[in-house]
Amino acid sequence: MSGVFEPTRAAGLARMHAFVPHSGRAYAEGRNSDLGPGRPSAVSQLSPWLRFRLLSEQEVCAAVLEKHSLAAAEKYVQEVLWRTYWKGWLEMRPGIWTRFVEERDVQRERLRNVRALEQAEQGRTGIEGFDDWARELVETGYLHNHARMWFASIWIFTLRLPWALGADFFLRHLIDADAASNTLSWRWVAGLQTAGKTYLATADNIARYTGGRFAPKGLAEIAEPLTEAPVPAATPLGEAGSARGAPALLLVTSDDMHPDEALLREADIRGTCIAADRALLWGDKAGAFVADAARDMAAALGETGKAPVKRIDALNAGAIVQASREAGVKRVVTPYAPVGPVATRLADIAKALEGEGIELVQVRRDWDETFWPHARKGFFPFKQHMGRLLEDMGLTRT
Ligand SMILES: Cc1cc2nc3c(=O)[nH]c(=O)nc-3n(C[C@H](O)[C@H](O)[C@H](O)COP(=O)(O)OP(=O)(O)OC[C@H]3O[C@@H](n4cnc5c(N)ncnc54)[C@H](O)[C@@H]3O)c2cc1C
Repeated sequence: MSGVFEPTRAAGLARMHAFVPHSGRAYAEGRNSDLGPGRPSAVSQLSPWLRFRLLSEQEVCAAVLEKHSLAAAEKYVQEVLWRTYWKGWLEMRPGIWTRFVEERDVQRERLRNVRALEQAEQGRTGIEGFDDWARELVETGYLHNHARMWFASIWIFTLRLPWALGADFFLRHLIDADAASNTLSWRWVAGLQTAGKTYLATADNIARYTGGRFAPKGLAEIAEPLTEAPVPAATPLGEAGSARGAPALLLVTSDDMHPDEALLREADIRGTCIAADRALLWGDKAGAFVADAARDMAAALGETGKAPVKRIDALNAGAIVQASREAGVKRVVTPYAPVGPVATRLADIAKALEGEGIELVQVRRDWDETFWPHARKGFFPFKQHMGRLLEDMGLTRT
């Protein structure tokens, strides 16, 4: 797969279809290797489209399972489900996101103007591989999963920098920057997510899976888990709303840019408002991806001519009230926003809309309703449900 991320659903679909034939054995055997940017790779590089839901986990798994049995494509489906798992896990422990944001802010202040941090971010530590990945990330907005693991491990255990600042560096540069996948993966490397279990990057492993490109010297030889206050128990998932009901404005946010067919079928949509708010993303590359995707989507929806389509750059109550008035509705329906900046903003907007007599309804996808409740503990128990749930959804062949 090539490393260029064209921010349209059509480009995501084309990449998905091109990848499907390789999602079985080729993926399972080759997925850990990272031969470098622009070099052949066994991974799909679908993450930017999945992150903003220009493609859904369900349709990617369906396309893969249409071609392969679950046994043949288990590795790939399982990786897609890691994303679903992290989303569900954080949804039931929103305080872990807040904890990250607070920790990041404290550490930012503490390490202001610290050279070691600057050198790490600029790829000037002298550590082979690490410096290359830092620059690759900034230049391309993407890193292979194994490179993300090595990088995070070296950041935490060799350079001894705060994990929350590493997670922040990733958020500011990855196109696929995601509150759940990024925060929880960094926590996992640090030994916070699975208590006591860390990820230690070694020169041998790096040399093996980079085709001998890098064999860094002086890496930490032990990875003592970091510690923190106990993680709160999972809280039940909040109630999601229904698309059915009075005529509504459809609000599209960067967390789900291609609303589910079921939502579109069930809601009585009188107008669409697409919000591409850069302030709710962390980096320029993600911001540009979303802005272009919003333009593409507005053009596509405009062509169908079913209801007026409007694009806004700032997701705020004033803009939504105005768009609701223009559509002549007292109800706004939007795909559910998982824990992160969009969800926080929507919570504030909902309160302001209430004052105007406008209801804001967030609708969860079947996929999330099906899988998220099983993300209460570790990935292993979550995975045990995978075959049955995929079968219940009609995605596996019998
Ligand atoms: C420290 C660290 C930070 C990360 N930050 C992010 C992030 O901000 N956003 C993000 O989408 N992923 C993140 N990941 C997960 C993973 O690295 C990327 O999803 C993956 O590399 C994307 O490349 P791909 O599409 O080619 O993956 P493929 O291997 O082709 O996998 C297909 C899809 O499955 C999902 N996926 C695969 N592996 C994982 C995983 N380990 N965790 C969660 N989802 C996964 C992604 O949506 C991916 O597009 C992070 C991993 C680590 C170790």
